[in-house]
Amino acid sequence: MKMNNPETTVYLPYCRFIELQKQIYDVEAIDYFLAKQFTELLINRLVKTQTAVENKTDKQCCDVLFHLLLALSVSLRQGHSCLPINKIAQQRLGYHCDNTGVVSHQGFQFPELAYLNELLVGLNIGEQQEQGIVFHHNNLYLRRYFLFEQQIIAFLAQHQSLSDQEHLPQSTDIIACLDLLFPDENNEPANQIDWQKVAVANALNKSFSIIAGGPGTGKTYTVTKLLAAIILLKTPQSLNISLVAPTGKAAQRLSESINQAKAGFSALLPEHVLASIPTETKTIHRLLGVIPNSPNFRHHQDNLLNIDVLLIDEVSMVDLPLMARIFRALPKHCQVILLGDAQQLPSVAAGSVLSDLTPNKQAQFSASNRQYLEKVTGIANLPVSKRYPADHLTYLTHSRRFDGKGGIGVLAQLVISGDSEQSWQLLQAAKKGSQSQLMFVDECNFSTLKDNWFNDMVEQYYRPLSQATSIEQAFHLLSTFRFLAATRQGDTGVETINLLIESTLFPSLFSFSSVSRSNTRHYVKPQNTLYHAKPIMINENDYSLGLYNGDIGMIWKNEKGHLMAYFEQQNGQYKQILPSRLPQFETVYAMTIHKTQGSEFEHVALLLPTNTDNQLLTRELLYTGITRAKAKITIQSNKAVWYQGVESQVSRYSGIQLHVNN
Ligand SMILES: Nc1ncnc2c1ncn2[C@@H]1O[C@H](COP(=O)(O)OP(=O)(O)OP(=O)(O)O)[C@@H](O)[C@H]1O
Repeated sequence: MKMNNPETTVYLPYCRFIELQKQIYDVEAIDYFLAKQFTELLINRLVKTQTAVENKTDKQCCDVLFHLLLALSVSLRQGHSCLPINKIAQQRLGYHCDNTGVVSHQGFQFPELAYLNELLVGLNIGEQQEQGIVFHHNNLYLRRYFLFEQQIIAFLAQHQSLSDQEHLPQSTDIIACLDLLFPDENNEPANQIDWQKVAVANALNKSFSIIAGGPGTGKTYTVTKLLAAIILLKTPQSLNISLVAPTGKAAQRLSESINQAKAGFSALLPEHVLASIPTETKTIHRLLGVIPNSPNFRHHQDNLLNIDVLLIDEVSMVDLPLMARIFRALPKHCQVILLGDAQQLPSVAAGSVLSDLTPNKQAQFSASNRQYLEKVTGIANLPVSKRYPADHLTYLTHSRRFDGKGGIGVLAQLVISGDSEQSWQLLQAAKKGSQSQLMFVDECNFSTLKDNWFNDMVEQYYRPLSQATSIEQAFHLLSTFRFLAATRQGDTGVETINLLIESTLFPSLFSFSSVSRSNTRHYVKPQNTLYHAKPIMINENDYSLGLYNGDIGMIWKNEKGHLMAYFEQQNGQYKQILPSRLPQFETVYAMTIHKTQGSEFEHVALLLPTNTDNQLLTRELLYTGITRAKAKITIQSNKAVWYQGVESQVSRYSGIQLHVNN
């Protein structure tokens, strides 16, 4: 395609979207329009400046640029915050062949790295330029994501420089405080480092710190001690502490865990200190102040939050834009503490902030920080790294929930370390019944639902819901068990599973009589059929009703016999809403693993897809699903799918990790 320019005639490399779809596999309209718009802009710029790539305003150069921007958009859709050009050089974008080896999409072949580099450098789209696209440190960015990353990097740099003696407590005070909070010699197994004590000591002399660890390693327990220490060392009356989490459910769990930890500290801490440890939690969105129908918040760089200490739990769920918006809104003196499990799935939207900020998979301190930590904790031989110290980071390693013998913890560790062989063998042992916490099913034939394990679980956990005598009891039952699926669609997707369960429990409400997973597509899907004790999940935010994406509710007959939607409040009360006023919602006997982040259940049944062509299936997804179970897990998978899942890994491109490591 040619375009007339006042000065010259420029080749524009794009065809119609429909033609592009035939050439590039899995391309979406948004990729096409983003690439088209920015290619036009950049080619015009190139023509005007005619700088370093004078000899490259030719067809190939324009083609490469268009496809680079296409690849950037695809990357953003996949959750990366940028596109490193060394990952795309000499690669073929959008090539695809079917199961029989027939090529359906030819894709686009990128040239070598030097060519891409020369082209992008020649465009002069560095960080200083006012362009929608930025090329920085060999990464191609959409400008807004570049700015989000820069804001986070600037925040970290500022807080690292604040971590000096002037704002922070004296070592002698810290020692006295740690002696009070950790009276035992060592509450860890013999000869092991008490990482909880190290974590508190480490956070006390930093204005930014991360306490990371797997499920049940005592992150909340430790941070409750840390809050007590901060209160002891600073003036509690004037201290404004905020406790937040990404979802309502996670915020509620944080509050419960802090309350539980506080209850156990009554012999340890004076009454006034205990009373000063806050337990009220809120969502990040509520802290920042949502403006309806706007991505912006009431609090930002020109309207800072009035807080002195900010604790954010479940940070793995926080995406790049939200993290940047939180940091922007904080006053300079605010002490920030992040808690999370860096091995869990990254956020649904772009970025992998927690894993970027935890580049070392175990604690590694600089020599000076180690000296400080050893002095105040009395613990010797803490790990040191000359090359890659990460002083802001402490890992908790000993899980109190999974003692290492029960099965869930062992399986989770094997999965996250990528050990497909051993983890599969553990599942085989579970099949023979040798594991108390694990149950394994490899057959996936649901054509007869009678007398199989799936049906047993529906009868055991979901039948009693409608027989519950109160809404409290119904919510309690619902929180005991959940089917988790990797996907929404497909034979084992949440849509199919929910439909199967509803039709098993309430056959008369549905327009089909027999149930099989293989032919559910023939059924008429009852759109939001309401009945007493139907569990639901909200799918979009409704600020006026105070309902948020992911909130779990229950359709329940009120005292007048009217069906209402009930939602648990943090104060233990229930909010009733007319179902007709609800935002988009769905049935939630089964939910995706993604949506369960921040929640836990006594028993989880994990249903994996039946075939291996699923890119979502990774070890992080499996680990996240497995660690949602507190006491028992049932897994259904075939061998090929299990191996593929455990051997695939989430990897997100970002410029933040580079900074942390440099
Ligand atoms: N040092 C300790 N001594 C005694 N009990 C502890 C200790 N550390 C943690 N626990 C207990 O272990 C359990 C798990 O702790 P906690 O909830 O703090 O872990 P967590 O890492 O925040 O878990 P998750 O985020 O996965 O829910 C709690 O019952 C807590 O009271």
